Amino acid sequence: MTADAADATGDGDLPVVELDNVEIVYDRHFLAVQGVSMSADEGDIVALLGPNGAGKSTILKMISGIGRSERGEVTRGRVLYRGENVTNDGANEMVGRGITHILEGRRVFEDLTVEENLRCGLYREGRRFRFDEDDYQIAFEYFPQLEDIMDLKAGYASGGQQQMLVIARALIHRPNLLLLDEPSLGLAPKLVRDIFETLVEINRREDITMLIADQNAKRTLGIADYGYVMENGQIELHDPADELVQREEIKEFYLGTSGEDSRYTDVRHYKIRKRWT
Ligand SMILES: Nc1ncnc2c1ncn2[C@@H]1O[C@H](COP(=O)(O)OP(=O)(O)OP(=O)(O)O)[C@@H](O)[C@H]1O
Repeated sequence: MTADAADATGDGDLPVVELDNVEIVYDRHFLAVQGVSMSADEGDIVALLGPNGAGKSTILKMISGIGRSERGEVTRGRVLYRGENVTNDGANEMVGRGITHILEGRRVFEDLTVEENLRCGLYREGRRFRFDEDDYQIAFEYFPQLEDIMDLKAGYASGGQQQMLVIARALIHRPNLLLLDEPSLGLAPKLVRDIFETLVEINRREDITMLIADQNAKRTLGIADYGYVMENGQIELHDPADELVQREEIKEFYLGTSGEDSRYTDVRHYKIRKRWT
């Protein structure tokens, strides 16, 4: 929905997604997330940062509804989508609302070609078997490289091409809200830079709100409007991204001093060392 359309429906000022004091439990007893309140406004890119196990993926999964199939449950608080209470709604309903989740680990269908993988993106509209080349145009517009490898089995594509493919496939859904889990994982710095620049372009031109969970704090805050930092299932810090990068604890612990692409885990070790020295 464009900003104008949102205004016309009267929900222009509501966040696209909002978590209100949310607690998430797996298997009825494992407390993964507690007391989390956060939101993403229309058209924003929001960064969700933190180390392994902090709870970033869990939050994305409960927003997209996928968490339910992993025996995750919001046991306290509420998840709102454009003001509507969608707490514990399933993945089908969330896809129907225009939420697309790009899971960690570049989940391509390895035995299908790049084209067949893209075609899966039409599923939302029930057009899995009826497609037309125009449907791919949005994919090629942002990732022209894909046009040259349409017949390649996705399993043989490089890590960068697979990441482009999963983002392109998500774009074919024409989402309102795109959830990205670790898009920089395992990619060379130059590729991460290119992909993040493309995400900004997509955000601006397609008016897609994005929530990006990543450990590459510098890159992610570099493109984000707002950032949240998680540890042990809770939000430790949050601020507009340009203010967050200036904060001492972020500079010291989350961005490190060893180079622009240092990841949280590198500085986490530093933080632990520092505690004991
Ligand atoms: N399906 C599941 N069942 C039970 N516990 C889970 C499940 N998924 C995650 N957890 C646990 O919930 C906690 C938060 O994990 P989560 O994957 O959300 O963290 P994360 O910040 O995304 O880290 P990573 O970057 O490693 O994915 C961890 O302790 C994890 O072991």
